[in-house]
Amino acid sequence: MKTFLGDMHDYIYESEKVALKVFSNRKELSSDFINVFKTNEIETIVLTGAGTSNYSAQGVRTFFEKVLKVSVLVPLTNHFIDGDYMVKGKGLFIGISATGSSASTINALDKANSLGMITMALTNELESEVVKHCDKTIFLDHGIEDVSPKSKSFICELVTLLCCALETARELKTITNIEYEEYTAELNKTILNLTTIAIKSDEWFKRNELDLKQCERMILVGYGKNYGILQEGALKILECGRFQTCFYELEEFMHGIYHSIDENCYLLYLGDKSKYYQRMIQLKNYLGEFTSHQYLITSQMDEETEKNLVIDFVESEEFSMIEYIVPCQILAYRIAISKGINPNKPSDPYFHKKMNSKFI
Ligand SMILES: O=P(O)(O)OC[C@H]1O[C@](O)(CO)[C@@H](O)[C@@H]1O
Repeated sequence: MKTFLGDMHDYIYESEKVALKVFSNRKELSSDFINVFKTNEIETIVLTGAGTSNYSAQGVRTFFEKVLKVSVLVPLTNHFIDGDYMVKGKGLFIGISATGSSASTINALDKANSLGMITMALTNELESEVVKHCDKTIFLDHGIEDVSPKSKSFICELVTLLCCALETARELKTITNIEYEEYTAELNKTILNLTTIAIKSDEWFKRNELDLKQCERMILVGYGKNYGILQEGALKILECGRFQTCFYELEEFMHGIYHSIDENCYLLYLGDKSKYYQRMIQLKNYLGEFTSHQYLITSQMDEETEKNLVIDFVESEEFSMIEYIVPCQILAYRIAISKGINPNKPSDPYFHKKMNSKFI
């Protein structure tokens, strides 16, 4: 039962500890997942959930395909329920729900059961509704997160799913032992950077607070594997700050969005290491003529300015999304506090009851 008595900022700072615990227990937590692959010829995995729990699925999709060598779909729950996706061959369906109570995730599990798929739920609540609708449950084990906007559970979902994929790939030998060692070392190093990133993000917000607290419209821009982070980052900022926030993949931004940029628009660029990075800088330089509120998050030291957040990210090709979400979470929390909003409590605690969107 949620009382919303926790504090999102504390939970962001707990992420490193919780993710490390998941990482150390990775063999145990992925045993059912591995078994499914050992006893079935899985050809397609469907990962889905609502909101944050959909974006974590989006965040791990490419890694799942890369190491497990199967097709991975991340539909919206209703699109899957409505039959808009074709599942080829034997399918594994994973419904992600931290609280275990999202109605559409549960309905999607029912649909997967009716299609004869193997079904699993990823949840932090082992007594929740979602576990009654699946064959097996994977425990998130992130502890209590008694606030409306999720932060540590998102990171925990990412790390849990990545560990399941890694351990299974090693067992099935779809990756070599050397690759396994390299991936686990990178993931460990990435997790160990999370608290430092949170501290630096807090400092960055502080030096830009006067400008950021006035924001009433923000667009996040990014590319490549950070797409799930763009979705989650925009949701978090909107959910906490309660102003208009959206996101665009860099190339999509070229097609119409720029017409709407003026001095009232704030831009937040996620500049992880990529072949697209320079193109993003080119766009940022261009948009500088229309707005002075541009912020870049990157590890490129030559971009160090008051407005930019330059951090020594590990920048692992596969796992950097775990690092880039943290500044978005801190920004979301801090901007809300600066505006006098309590981000921990929902604007209407009875919303899900009224809309039947959660079993509460
Ligand atoms: O993972 P769950 O518990 O299904 O929640 C899904 C979504 O619902 C919320 O808890 C509230 O709407 C979000 O924070 C989250 O994105």
